[in-house]
Formats: sequence, structure tokens, C-alpha cells
Amino acid sequence: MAEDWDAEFGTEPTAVIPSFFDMAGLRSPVKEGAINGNQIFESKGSEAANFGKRCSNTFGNSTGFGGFGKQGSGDGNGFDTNSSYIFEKQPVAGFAETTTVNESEFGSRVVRGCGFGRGNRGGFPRSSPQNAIEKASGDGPPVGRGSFSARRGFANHPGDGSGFSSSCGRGGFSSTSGIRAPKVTYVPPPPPEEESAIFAPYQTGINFDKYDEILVDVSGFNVPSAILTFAEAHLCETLNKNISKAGYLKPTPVQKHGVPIVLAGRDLMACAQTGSGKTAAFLLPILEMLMRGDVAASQFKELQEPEVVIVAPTRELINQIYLEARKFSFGTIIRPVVVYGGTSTGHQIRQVLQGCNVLCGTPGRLLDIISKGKVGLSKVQFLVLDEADRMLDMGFEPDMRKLVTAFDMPSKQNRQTLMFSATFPEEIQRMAADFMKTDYLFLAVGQVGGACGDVHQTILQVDQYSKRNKLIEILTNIGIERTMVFVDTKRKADFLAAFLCQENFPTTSIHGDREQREREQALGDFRSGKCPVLVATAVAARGLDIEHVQHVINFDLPSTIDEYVHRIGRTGRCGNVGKAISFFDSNTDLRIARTLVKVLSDAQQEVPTWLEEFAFAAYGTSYHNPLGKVFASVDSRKGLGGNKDFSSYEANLPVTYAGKDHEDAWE
Ligand SMILES: Nc1ncnc2c1ncn2[C@@H]1O[C@H](COP(=O)(O)OP(=O)(O)OP(=O)(O)O)[C@@H](O)[C@H]1O
Repeated sequence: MAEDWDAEFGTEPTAVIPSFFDMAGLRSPVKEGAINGNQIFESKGSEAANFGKRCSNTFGNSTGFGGFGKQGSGDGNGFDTNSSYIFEKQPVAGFAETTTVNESEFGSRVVRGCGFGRGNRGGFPRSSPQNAIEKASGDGPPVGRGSFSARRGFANHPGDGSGFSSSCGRGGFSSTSGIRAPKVTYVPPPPPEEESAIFAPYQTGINFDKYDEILVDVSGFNVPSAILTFAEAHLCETLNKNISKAGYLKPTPVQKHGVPIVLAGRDLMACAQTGSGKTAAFLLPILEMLMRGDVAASQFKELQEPEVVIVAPTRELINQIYLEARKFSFGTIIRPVVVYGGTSTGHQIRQVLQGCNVLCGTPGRLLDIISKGKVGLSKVQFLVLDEADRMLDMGFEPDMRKLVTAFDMPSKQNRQTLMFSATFPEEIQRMAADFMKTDYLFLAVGQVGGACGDVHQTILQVDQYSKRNKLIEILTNIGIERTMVFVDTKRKADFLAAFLCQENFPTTSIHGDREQREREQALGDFRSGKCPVLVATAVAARGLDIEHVQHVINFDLPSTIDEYVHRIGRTGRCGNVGKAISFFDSNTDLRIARTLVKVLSDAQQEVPTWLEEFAFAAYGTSYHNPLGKVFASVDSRKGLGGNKDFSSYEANLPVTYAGKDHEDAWE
């Protein structure tokens, strides 16, 4: 059973939305060497092989995959629900004796049962991605309009929002019944203090030097000269020491151009491939400028006024950026702090009040803490949007506008605004311009939106009924190399992880319905190799920098090519090579066929003939789809009669349809 969490400020206890692992009895008190709620399974020979039948001695009580029930019922998800697993589990207060999940998530043809009725769809109104986004980032109390209720009704709690109900898909509390929305009060373990841990180097790969061959285009006026070495940036001694301790011998292209641009006080929109060092490209010059400006040591005050605000779309990514800021500011008086959802607000406020020069946050939690009067923005010198195209799409854009307008944030003329991403659709570029000085510089390293050239991409035509077996086949060949498996819904992430566990693959999962503690534990188990397979939704698609990820498998392809580029960019980082295998189901993925062909061919990857045929059938050879030009490969100002001084760039590159991400992914 999930730990009991006292309310954030130590008041009434609040229940927690048990995740799938609870319901499947995968988190009951376990004996040494058994399975915890995150690490679903360690392959332990015959004992493991029995996992799919019973795990009585593994979990300390009788739990396991049971048999299969009778014919299931449609779940309104477009799946022909015709099969299910039934997890027998200890009766747990508030839950039925059995938890049934639909194997149709994997599209099995085998007819199995679903011993379960389904409640009304509840949870976030499908049309409000902001709610879904907030829940994903865990910012603010999860509040649905109407009521949260499980997709599945439980035996004693019909999923109509009348009471506490939950499922691995979605669930929670009914806001109509007056129960307080749950406030999980997780306090993350403090980051390591040892220098060896702080400066743990990321092994650059054999192709690191190939970065120098990548074409770079900077458009705008009075472009500062690039640096060839870190020494040419004339950074302070402490920063140079930290760069050296981090193992950075020479700058990557985005750093060569980005560092001098930021040091020159310019606004910057930077696009560079995944894993190419964008984080240091903004952190190093910002920290240098603070040092040059004799930034005051931030001390305890009831109102903190940071000089830098950095935002990113997910909790794990903003925490990663915070740790990088902590690394590069080591030995200086500069104090970075991180705030993100799913954790105790009180704890984070206490961290902020102890001093804060660089505030890293996910939007919802950041706005929450600012609204509580703990943080003032009047002294902000730098505003950074990492994964900027995501921060400005329909999900986060309102929060970003509120951040720059609703408080005392200096106007764009009186601050430096920096935006970074590996992808930047033109419509987003235009929106980004609202946040930046008109003379911002657009830095394109390589093909904007292009896939990292160090990732070997393979596309396999696999229908939904064959995906599971194909995945098993691939994982069997891969062995224990770290592999991220992306799926399009949270529910599928849990089920696929459980399925892989049953098949003796040490697996964990990360998605927006898991508690933050579980998410961080899952990442930790994946990073350490304890669970070399991580099943994830889009919440892990962007920015995460995990060493030794050799494989990315798109069990489900995303709906946009940008997300595909980011997902496969979890491997092949910093000059290392990686492999990405994607399952293309012609019943669902036609919309991405054409852009997939373009990304593959731009990255000199093999394009399967069948995929070209699908792409042609979908859109013909025309590169102008009805949705207009949304895939930018140039500075959008050029297309709008921008100044002719910009360096030349092919203007008629194909465009792509930038659809909506699968909303589940962001919840
Ligand atoms: N100049 C450098 N020399 C060696 N390693 C570097 C250098 N710059 C960055 N790295 C390392 O490369 C890895 C990738 O960097 P980073 O996460 O900033 O990439 P990114 O471009 O932001 O990727 P993404 O687009 O996926 O967010 C990190 O582990 C970082 O420490």
C-alpha cells in the first residue's frame, strides 16, 4: 500500500492515489531480495518464472498474475477490448478483490476476459490539456472539473466520482464530494554533496569530434564571433575549474556560438540536436554574467528575488537542469534552487527562502510559489525556456504568459530571454518572438528539428497485435543494455512494464500517474542498471540525460515528428552512438509517415520502401500540407520578409503536420 502522506503542512492525512503497482500488489511490504513497487521484477531464475503465476514468497503475501477472466467490455478508448489480465491481490481497503486490466492495450488477439465493469470516464476534461499538463508536472492540486473518477469502477466504488476511486489509468478524488484533492508531500532526498558525485562525467562518444562538421547558421544582426575553446570565453576561474572537473575538454557547436551570444547580452533562440550540450550553453554564460556582475550571496529572506528563472516541461528535466546549475556554480556564492510538482511545497519553499539566485521550476509549481509571495521577479536578469517549443505550445503557453506578465518580471527589453530546443516549429517560433527582443538571434546547429545523426534509426511495420512479441524478441537480443520503451498512454506503460516483468525483463516505468517518489526511484533504478528497461510515456521524452542508454524503442510512435526526434534523442548523446527502433502500425501512424521519411533521409538513414509508399499515399510528393508551414527549418523571420542579411537557407523544405501529442502522455 502506498505510504501514508501527511498533508503538506502537517495537517490532515490525505490518501494517495495508488498506482497500478499498488493495485497489482506490487508494492506490498516485501522481503529482502524481492520486488519493490518500482522495480517490478528481478529475474531470479525459476522463482521469477513463476512470477506470472503466483509470487507468494516474493511479495511476502500472495500476489500474482492470475488466470484470465471472461469477455471484456469496450473501454471507449478505441481498443477492441477483448482480453485482460486479472491480478489476484490481497483485498486492500477501498479496492476490489481483483484488478482487471485490458490486455487489449497490447492488442492481443487472444480472447481473454475482463472481469471488470467500467466506471464513467472521469478525470481531467479531455479538452483541457492544461489540467493534464499540470497533473503531469504535478503542479498544483490535481483538480478536475466535475470529478475525478476512475476509468474503471471498483466493486465497491462505482467510477462515477462519488468517492475515492482510482486505477492505473487515471483516478483520484471527487472534487464534488468535498474530499480535499490529494497533496502528496514527497520530500526528495538531498542531492549528493561529494564532488565526485556532483562532477560525475558523462562519457563523450567517438563521434564527439564530428560535432565540428555540423553546419551552423546564426541569423540576426551583429552576430558575436563564436569561440573555439572555453578559454576564449574568458570565463572566471571557478567556472573554468568546474568545466574541467565536469570533463568538458572543448565546447560543442551550440556552446561555441551560444556562449558568446549570451555573454554579449543578446536574446537567443537556439536549436541544436538532442544530446549536444544545450544546457551548458545557457548555464555557463549566465553564471559568468552573474559573477561579473558581483551577484550578492543570496541569504534567508521571506521574499527571495532570483536573478535567473529557468523553466522546463517536466519535473525530472528541471531537476536535471538544477543539478547542472549546482555543478557549474560549485565553489561560487551563487545558489540554485529547484521547485517542481509532486513534492512537498513546504519543503521547497523552505529551500527557496534559504537563498535563491537561480530558480529552476516547472511552470505550475513555480507560479504557485510566486503567488504565495515567496518569490519576487523584479530582479530577474535571465529567463530561460528549455524545451522551449514545448513550453510555448498550448499546454504551457498560458502559464508562460502569466509568468512574464502577471508578476513583476522585467519586460523583455529589460531582461535576457533564452530559448533552447532540438525542435522549433515555425508557429512556435513566431509565438516565442513575443517573449524576446526583436533583435534576438536564431542559432541553428544542423537541421532544425532533425534527428541526431548518431542514432541509427530502424522502422518496423508492426500491427498492434504483434507489438508485444516483437518487443520481447528485440529485448531478448538486446540483453541488459539500457533501453527506453515509449508508449502512448500511462495505463499501457504500467501494463507493459508488468508484462515485461512477467517475461523476466527487469523493468520499471515512469509516467504522470506515478507518484513523484516512484518516478524518481524508477529513474534511479534505470540509471543504475538495476532495471535496464524503462517503459515511459512522453513525460520522459525530452531532455533526460541518462548515460549508457543504448536503445530507444517506440512501441507506439508519437503523433508528431518533433516528439519522435526528442524520444530517439534519449540515446546517441554527446557523441555516443545509439539505436532507435520504432513500430509503425499503418492503422494508426499514417499521419507521421511523411515526416518520418524526411527525418530518416535527412539523417542518412535507410527509408523502408513500404514507408515511402505510405507517405506518398498519405500526402503524395507535395510538401505543402493543408495545415500550412509548421515545421521550421529556418528562422521564421526570413519567411516573413525578414531582413535579407540573414544567411541563406533553403526556404522550401518540407513542412510537417504538428499534431497534438497524445493527451495521456502529459497527464
Ligand atoms: N562540451 C562538452 N563536453 C563534454 N560533454 C558535454 C559537453 N557539453 C555537454 N556535455 C554532456 O553531454 C550530455 C548532453 O548534454 P545536454 O543534456 O545539455 O544536451 P541537450 O542538447 O540539452 O539535449 P536535449 O536536447 O536532449 O535536451 C550531458 O551529459 C552533458 O554533461
